[in-house]
Amino acid sequence: MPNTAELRSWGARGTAGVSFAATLEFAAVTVHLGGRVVLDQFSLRLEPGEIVCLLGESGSGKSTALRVAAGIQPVHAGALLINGQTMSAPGANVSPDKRGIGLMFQDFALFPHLTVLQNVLFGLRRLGRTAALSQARAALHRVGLGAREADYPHMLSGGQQQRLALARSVAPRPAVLLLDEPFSSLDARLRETVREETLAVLRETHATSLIVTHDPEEAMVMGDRVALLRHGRIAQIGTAAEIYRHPVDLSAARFFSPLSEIDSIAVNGHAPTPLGAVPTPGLPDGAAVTIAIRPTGGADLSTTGPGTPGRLVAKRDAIGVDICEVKVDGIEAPLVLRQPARTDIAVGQDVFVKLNREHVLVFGRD
Ligand SMILES: Nc1ncnc2c1ncn2[C@@H]1O[C@H](COP(=O)(O)OP(=O)(O)OP(=O)(O)O)[C@@H](O)[C@H]1O
Repeated sequence: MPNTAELRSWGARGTAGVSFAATLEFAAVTVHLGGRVVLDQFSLRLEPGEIVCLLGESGSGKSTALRVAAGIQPVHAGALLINGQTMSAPGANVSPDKRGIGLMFQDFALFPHLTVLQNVLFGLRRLGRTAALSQARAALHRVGLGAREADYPHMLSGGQQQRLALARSVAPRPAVLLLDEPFSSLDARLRETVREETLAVLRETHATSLIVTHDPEEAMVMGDRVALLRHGRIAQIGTAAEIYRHPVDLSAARFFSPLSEIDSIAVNGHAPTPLGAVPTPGLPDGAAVTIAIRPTGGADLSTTGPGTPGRLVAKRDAIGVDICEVKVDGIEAPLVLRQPARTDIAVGQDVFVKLNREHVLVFGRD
């Protein structure tokens, strides 16, 4: 929970229409677009103050879900509720400005002809001038733009524009904040810093936040929970660690990292592979299985063994770690393994691969 001083510095919640942190619930929401089912009985409930990241392939329905929550996409079945109140249902739609939500889009949607301060004041029109000014300035100060209030958006860097967009969306203290790919227009280095700052602001304001992203790392860093969307439905939901360690199927596993995959058949509770037998709990004898090895943690390399012999066929330096490709007899594609950087292993050299069985993923195949 944010402390009282933090809450005070953010001003009163509710200038966007709601007076406390809210639940946000999609209840079996279905949306058709262009003759296709884009959301298919989509259900998801966010608790007050929770940050959930919606992750999924392009076209899986992430932005549509956000648009439903925002009230700019009607639903064809099911309902969208905020704090238990129906906001969207077939034939019924509470308008976006009456929902107590804040929005932040990837292009930041700043008003180019308004100053930094006027951009933030825009969302505070319902407050008196004095209260609005103090709330806008507090938000700008919080994101480090206190000295830039008279500038125009084009005078700000990309990171500063993102911070301004954040200040504008949180200044009215919305109960629910909807963020659509909020960092995608920033370069990789800046993205990491801005992401941390944004997360801190979301925590302080205690807004219930739904963040759309297609970047698994971003989802894992930001979300209290991550929901993996596929064909308009949730394929899996859980903490980042749960989804990473126990993906529901091979395609969920592939989403979070590249994998080295080995096909096998379960026999007596184990699947034989060139790297040794892997336990196949719960899978019947004769079941076709895929053993998936993540680059990080799935296997270790050494020059002396123990392990299965292989040959290092490629090595790339990735700042502090090596990305090694190892050819092992009986496995078609080279294994891709991230290892601590070391100089004693060179391309062309014989090595040994030792599986970390507890980190290896096992999936049945149809
Ligand atoms: N107005 C529309 N008319 C017809 N089809 C649409 C419309 N808007 C979206 N779609 C389709 O709905 C599907 C889901 O779109 P949506 O934008 O929600 O996906 P997304 O997961 O956010 O994808 P991305 O990561 O590419 O933004 C896509 O196949 C898209 O082509």
